[in-house]
Amino acid sequence: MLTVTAISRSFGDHQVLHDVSFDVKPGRMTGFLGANGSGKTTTMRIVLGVLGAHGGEVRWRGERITAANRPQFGYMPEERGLYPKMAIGEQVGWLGRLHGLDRATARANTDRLLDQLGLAERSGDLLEALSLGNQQRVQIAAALVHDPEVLVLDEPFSGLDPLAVEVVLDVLRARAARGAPVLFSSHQLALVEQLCDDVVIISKGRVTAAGSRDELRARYGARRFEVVVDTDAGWLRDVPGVRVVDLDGPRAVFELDTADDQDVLRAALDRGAVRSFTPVVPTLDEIFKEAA
Ligand SMILES: Nc1ncnc2c1ncn2[C@@H]1O[C@H](COP(=O)(O)OP(=O)(O)OP(=O)(O)O)[C@@H](O)[C@H]1O
Repeated sequence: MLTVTAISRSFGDHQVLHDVSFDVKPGRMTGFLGANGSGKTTTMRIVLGVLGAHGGEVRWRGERITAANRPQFGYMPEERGLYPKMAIGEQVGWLGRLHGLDRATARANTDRLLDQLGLAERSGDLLEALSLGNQQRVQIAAALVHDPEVLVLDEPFSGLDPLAVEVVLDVLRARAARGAPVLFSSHQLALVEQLCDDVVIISKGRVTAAGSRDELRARYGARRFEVVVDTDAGWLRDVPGVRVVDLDGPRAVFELDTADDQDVLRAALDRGAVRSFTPVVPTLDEIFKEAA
């Protein structure tokens, strides 16, 4: 497990991270969500040891990460940094060699990855000759070529069309299935909703929600219901302990502040027929807005 505990960081007088703590579990895809400037890249750079923290620590398998025991990270930085004028196969293979792979392994890993990413035919092409989406796939290959133990990816899905998202996702999921913790940042909430196991939401340098996606949905959704009755549901506004979120004639969405859902249901039945009464599972987008 990769454990981030109470990290803080300032730039000059500006504190951009405040006691940031979360775990990235082996075999799980963890989505790191936050608005622009909330501190995602800074956190990822500290996790990787590219930037120092002013407080707190990062541990991998229980050991504090130092220069000596640093795990093999697969890093996809925000500023991409590959060579436009180098053939992609050569470039990915060379990065593998830089990470200590022998020539044959670097070659085999490169070929396998380019194949999985749908770029086998393009191996001899210069990076700059590829579309931006395909360049992004090369970035993924570059981050994975040395079979890293831990993946930390800054916006790996930005700029990819839905088909490319699936391709990249398959590759990342396969790494997670082999036991690697995968941490990736993203702005695309719907996408994260579909593909992550765990979620960490950061706002203004503070973690505001963290846990498994389903747990967060349940936590944020436990108190929200939709009711559909035959007549106007406006009476709900007068029920103590209920907060009406949305009212549209016979349909209402409400949250339970102190009231019990069964009491509200009974109150509805006392007024006539109830056509539906269901808990509302929030989307990640709603959780994000609430937690951010
Ligand atoms: N090297 C630096 N010097 C000064 N301020 C910095 C530096 N790096 C980051 N910051 C500031 O730290 C804050 C967090 O930035 P960071 O890049 O971590 O956010 P982010 O969540 O990754 O944003 P985005 O989604 O826009 O990439 C911002 O206010 C940013 O201006």
